Amino acid sequence: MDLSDSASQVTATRHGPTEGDSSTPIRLHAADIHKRYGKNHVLKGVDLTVRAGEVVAIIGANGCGKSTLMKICAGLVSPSSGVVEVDESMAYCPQQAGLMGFLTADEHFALFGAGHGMDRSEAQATGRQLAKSLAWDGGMTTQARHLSGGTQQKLNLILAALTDPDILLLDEPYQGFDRGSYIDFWDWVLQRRDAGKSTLVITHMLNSLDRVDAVLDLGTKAAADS
Ligand SMILES: Nc1ncnc2c1ncn2[C@@H]1O[C@H](COP(=O)(O)OP(=O)(O)OP(=O)(O)O)[C@@H](O)[C@H]1O
Repeated sequence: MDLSDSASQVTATRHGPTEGDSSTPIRLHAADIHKRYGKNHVLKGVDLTVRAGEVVAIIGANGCGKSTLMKICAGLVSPSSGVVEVDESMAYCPQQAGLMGFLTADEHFALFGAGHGMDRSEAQATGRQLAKSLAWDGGMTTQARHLSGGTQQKLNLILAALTDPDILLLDEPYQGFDRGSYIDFWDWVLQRRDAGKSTLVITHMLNSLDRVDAVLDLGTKAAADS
């Protein structure tokens, strides 16, 4: 199923290098997703396909259901109806950083890496390498609570990316990033794409959309409420 099959609540456009290439393997597929919170029918028949090596953006007004859809894709929230299928490894970077204030970045890398079978030195080397690619060099032994807001967000992002997942779900991942870090972030996402990795990103930065392969516009909150 292609994004162009999406229901009326959403607008989907697909462009870029994978346009029309249905031979590219599908990494994530969500079909006819509905989500109701009581009387609030947030998602109404949303379809989403992310293929290998694609960057797909979810856009739309505050409250239209972007984070809800991403949490459903991540398996953290159950849809009222609909199906999500995921092929290959996936990681999720939440909008709010879930850091432990008294642990350093290195300790976060070791802890999260251990959860995925990485030894301490491998996890710390990988974390530090990712930090460099986001223009964060130094401060790896500073407690997270003493890092700046933008740097905490980088740590949040790096923890999701630590195991180099095939599909990365990013919920507004660059809040607090300075301009250079923002540019580095997109360069890093495009390097992932070149390596055949897929990224699904919620963004309000519409000037970034020329860099993505497909856009899923969930529209307005009014549409979700109707
Ligand atoms: N756990 C919940 N219980 C009840 N309602 C919820 C819950 N989570 C989200 N909602 C509601 O669902 C709607 C969509 O919320 P969601 O956070 O997905 O929107 P969003 O598009 O990501 O918004 P934003 O751009 O502000 O981050 C909102 O009306 C919100 O109040």
